[in-house]
Amino acid sequence: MAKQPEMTLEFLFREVLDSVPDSFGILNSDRNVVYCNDTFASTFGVSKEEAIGKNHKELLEIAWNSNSGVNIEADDFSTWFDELIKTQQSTPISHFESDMKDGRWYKMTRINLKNGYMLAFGVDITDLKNTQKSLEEANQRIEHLANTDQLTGVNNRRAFDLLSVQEIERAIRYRQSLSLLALDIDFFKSINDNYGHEGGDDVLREFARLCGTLLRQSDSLCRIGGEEFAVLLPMSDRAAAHSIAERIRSHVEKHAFPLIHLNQTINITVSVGISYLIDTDRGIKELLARADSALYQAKGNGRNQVIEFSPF
Ligand SMILES: Nc1nc2c(ncn2[C@@H]2O[C@H](COP(=O)(O)OP(=O)(O)OP(=O)(O)O)[C@@H](O)[C@H]2O)c(=O)[nH]1
Repeated sequence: MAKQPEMTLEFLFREVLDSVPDSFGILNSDRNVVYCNDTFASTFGVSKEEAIGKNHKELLEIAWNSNSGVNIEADDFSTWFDELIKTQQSTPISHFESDMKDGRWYKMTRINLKNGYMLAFGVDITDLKNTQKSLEEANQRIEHLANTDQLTGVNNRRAFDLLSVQEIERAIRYRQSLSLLALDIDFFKSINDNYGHEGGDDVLREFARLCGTLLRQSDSLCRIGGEEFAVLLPMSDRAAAHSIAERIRSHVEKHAFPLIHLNQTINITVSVGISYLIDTDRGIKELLARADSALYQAKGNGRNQVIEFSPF
């Protein structure tokens, strides 16, 4: 009959530590591993037998070179390791999260014991981290949906309100110019009347897409009403705003807008009102009111034109 191992406390502790999914290691004052379980060893990409007796720096260097075990985000290993040692010597206990190349995550605790020994143990928090990541991604998707116009895919009114607060604050703080365009497709009601609501939707989608191709990354195109759009133009003065508005107006005029379900194209025009931030402005309301007033003037003057707000 096989001899049963003696149930000493040490034997039991080893059994327990070898069977838990968490990481457990003890290092001596020279930072050599005197005991560790398989999980601890795997965080350096080696077996328990290979890890015992090896120096902490050596193990980390194996992980760094072999692209396995703990993820070490550093350009230079030695500089990174020197910093690590400094922190470990100055704080008797520390907690940190550590991710592995294979996707595992550990919540690590390092404690300096008596006689220079060091205990390192890590609780597997991979599931928690994955759940956290999924929640963050879901939140980002919700945030994106809440700020996006479903028909055209551009920023909606809510996003416009949020972006305008940010842009106005930034323009005031850094003394930069900020312009606003209010765009309204001309005779849009007759597009709906002649080609159906579906045709009108096709035009709105194509209009947003076309405008997007004519703007810079830092400009924000927003659908703020049925057929009314606004463009926030950060760091754009009067001359820049005029040039962008005219670019949009002339491209729209020349563009053939496809009506998908009718298999035909139509031509449309757009009227544009321009305003820009002035010292007395307190928020987007004043800026938008002036751009709208200029837009109203453009409509009154015969449409298909760009007008800058003027109080006279
Ligand atoms: N297809 C479609 N039509 C919309 C949408 N939102 C608003 N509209 C229509 O847009 C039209 C806007 O018409 P009006 O405000 O009278 O203006 P207009 O015909 O464009 O004339 P002007 O602006 O004066 O050139 C209305 O008929 C709305 O029903 C939408 O999401 N899809």
